[in-house]
Amino acid sequence: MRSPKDFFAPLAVGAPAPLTQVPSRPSRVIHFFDPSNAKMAAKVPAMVGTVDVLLGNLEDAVKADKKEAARVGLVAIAKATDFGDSTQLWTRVNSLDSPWVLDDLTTLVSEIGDKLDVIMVPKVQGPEDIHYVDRLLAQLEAKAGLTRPILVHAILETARGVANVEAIAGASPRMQGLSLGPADLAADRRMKTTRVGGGHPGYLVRQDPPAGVEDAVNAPRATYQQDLWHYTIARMVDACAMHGIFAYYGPFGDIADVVACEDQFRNAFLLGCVGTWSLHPVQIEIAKRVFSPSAEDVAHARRVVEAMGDGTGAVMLDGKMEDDASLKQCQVMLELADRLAASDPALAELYAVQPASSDGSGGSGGDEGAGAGWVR
Ligand SMILES: CC(=O)SCCNC(=O)CCNC(=O)[C@H](O)C(C)(C)COP(=O)(O)OP(=O)(O)OC[C@H]1O[C@@H](n2cnc3c(N)ncnc32)[C@H](O)[C@@H]1OP(=O)(O)O
Ligand SMILES: CC(=O)C(=O)O
Ligand SMILES: [Mg+2]
Repeated sequence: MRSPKDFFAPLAVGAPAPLTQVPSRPSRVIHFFDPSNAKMAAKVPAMVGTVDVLLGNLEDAVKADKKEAARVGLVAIAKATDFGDSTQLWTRVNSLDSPWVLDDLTTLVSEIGDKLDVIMVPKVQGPEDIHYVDRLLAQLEAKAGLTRPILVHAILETARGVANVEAIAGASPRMQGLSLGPADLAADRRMKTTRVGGGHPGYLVRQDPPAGVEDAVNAPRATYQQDLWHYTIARMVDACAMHGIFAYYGPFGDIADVVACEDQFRNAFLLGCVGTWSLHPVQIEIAKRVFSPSAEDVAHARRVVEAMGDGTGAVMLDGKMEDDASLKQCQVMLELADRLAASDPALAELYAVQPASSDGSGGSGGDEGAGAGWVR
C-alpha cells in the first residue's frame, strides 16, 4: 500500500510532479477520429475550437492492419496542429493485453507527449492496470523531458472493472475520469443486446392489469422502456465524485437516431456526468447542448442564490421550498455555467455574464477552477 505522503511524489526520477487537482477544463464532447482514415484525419485541424476534446483513437474501430498507420497518423496530426486553448488532444491506446499498447505509449509520449493532455486506457480491470500505466508514463515522461504529467482516463467495460470502480478512480493522481464502455461491457456481462449504448425495447416495465376487465392480463397496457445503463453510470458518478475526477457517458452507436442519443446524453448529464463521446460530426452539437446548462436552469439557479441571501435557512420560491441543500445544487449549476462561459462566447452571451476584466478578455481559459474572472 502506498502512503498518502508518497501519492504526490513522481514515480520516476525526473518525471513531472503529479497534479493535486484535476484541471476542470470543458470536456462536454470528446470527439473520436481514426488517424489511419485519411479522409477523417484531414478534417481534424478544422475541428479545433469546435469540440472540447479531439481524441485520436488507436483501439477498437481501427482495423488490425491499420494500427501502426493510426499511431503514425496521430503523431503527424499532433505535430502539425495547433490545438489552441479551447481544444484538448487525447488518445485512446490499445488495451493493456494487446500487442500494440507498449509501442503506442512509448511512441506517443516520446513524440507528442507535450501535446497530449489525456490517455484513455480501455478495458481497465482494476487499480493494478492504472498502477502499471502510471509508472510507465512517469518513466517515459522523464525520458522525454516533459514538464507536465499526462493524465489517465479509464473506460469501464468489464464486469471486474465495474466491481472495482472506486479503486480505479482513486488509483493515481493521474486519474482524470471514467467513461462507460457499454458495448464491451454488455459482452463481458453476457447481456443479450447487440448495440453500442442506448436503450433496448425489451428492457421495460408494464403498467398493472386494469381492474374489472375480462382477461385483464392481455388488455392493452402502457409499457415504459428502462435505462440499461443507469446502475453503471450511477456507480461511476459516485466513484468519480468521491475521488475528485470526472464521469462521462461514452459512445452512442445509433448515429441516425439523434433524438434517442440526446435523451441518453441528458440522462447522463442529469446524473452527474460532465460530458460524452461523439463518434460522428452529427453528435457534436447534441453533446455540447446537452452538457451545457440551459439558460433557464442558470436563471433559476441565480434566483435561488439571490433569494437565499446568506445561504442558510429556508425560503419559498414559486411555491417550492429552497434551503441550503437546493442552494448547493444551484451553485453546482452556476459554477459549471461560469466555467463553460469562460471559454465559449456563445454561452457567455446565453447566460448573459460579463467578463470581469475591463479589456473584455476576462475568463479563466477554463483551467483554473470554476468561474475565475467572471461576474454575474
Ligand atoms: C464501442 C467503441 O469503441 S466506440 C469508439 C470507436 N468508434 C469510433 O471511433 C467510430 C468513429 N466514427 C466512424 O468511424 C464513422 O463516423 C462511422 C463509421 C460511424 C460513419 O462513417 P461514415 O459512413 O463515413 O459516415 P458519413 O458518411 O455520415 O460521414 C459524413 C462525413 O463525416 C465524416 N466523418 C464521419 N465520422 C467522422 C469523425 N468521427 N470525425 C470526423 N469526420 C467524420 C466522413 O468522413 C464524411 O466526410 P465527407 O462528407 O467529406 O465524405
Ligand atoms: C466505449 C467502448 O469501448 C465500448 O463500449 O466497448
Ligand atoms: Mg470497447
